[in-house]
Amino acid sequence: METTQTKQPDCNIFLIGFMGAGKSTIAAELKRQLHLELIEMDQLIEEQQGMPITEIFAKYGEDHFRKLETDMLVSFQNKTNTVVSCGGGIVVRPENQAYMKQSGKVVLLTASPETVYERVKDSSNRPVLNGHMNVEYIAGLQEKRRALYEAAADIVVATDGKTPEEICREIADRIL
Ligand SMILES: Nc1ncnc2c1ncn2[C@@H]1O[C@H](COP(=O)(O)OP(=O)(O)O)[C@@H](O)[C@H]1O
Ligand SMILES: O=C(O)C1=C[C@@H](OP(=O)(O)O)[C@@H](O)[C@H](O)C1
Ligand SMILES: [Mg+2]
Repeated sequence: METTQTKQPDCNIFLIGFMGAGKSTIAAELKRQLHLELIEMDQLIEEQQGMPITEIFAKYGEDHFRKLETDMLVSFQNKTNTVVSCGGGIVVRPENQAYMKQSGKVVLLTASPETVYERVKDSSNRPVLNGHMNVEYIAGLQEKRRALYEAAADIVVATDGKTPEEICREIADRIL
């Protein structure tokens, strides 16, 4: 049966977390359940730059991509009732934390390295994992980023073994 939440957050929701944590999936579900505007940062950057993320990384490098992400976050400062699916590396630049917190609640989605691997192993549009598509590399990079993710988060939601509907309900229960 359709379960549609009627309450809306009075500010924005930023979904952060490692690749494959489910940010894009959960953002689309939150849009549906809470009637929010949806922004998929990776897709918007691809549209604005006219090329896929892999090509932005290959042509201009990761630092350039990180600058595009920060510029985009700054441009969101006047948004309301919007769910933003961030790229998995949004926490790499320290200033991004403040930009998210100024205009919304930051929700960290987590998943084990094994779950991440299962979810992203067939993906060809995640340049950070090109040539490193294995559980050990994923676990190592998660560990390197862990403190950054945790510092940025208002709430943390584990996603292993949960359906997108369950995860959305948990987010709504905890932030609305
Ligand atoms: N809770 C979940 N349970 C099962 N599969 C999921 C879940 N969340 C996401 N997925 C799947 O994992 C893959 C990666 O999800 P995605 O939303 O793109 O992650 P992210 O945006 O965090 O990188 C997709 O194929 C998606 O369908
Ligand atoms: O973790 C990262 O550094 C990245 C995650 C990707 O987003 P997803 O987390 O949606 O895959 C995308 O922004 C880019 O490939 C870099
Ligand atoms: Mg995504």
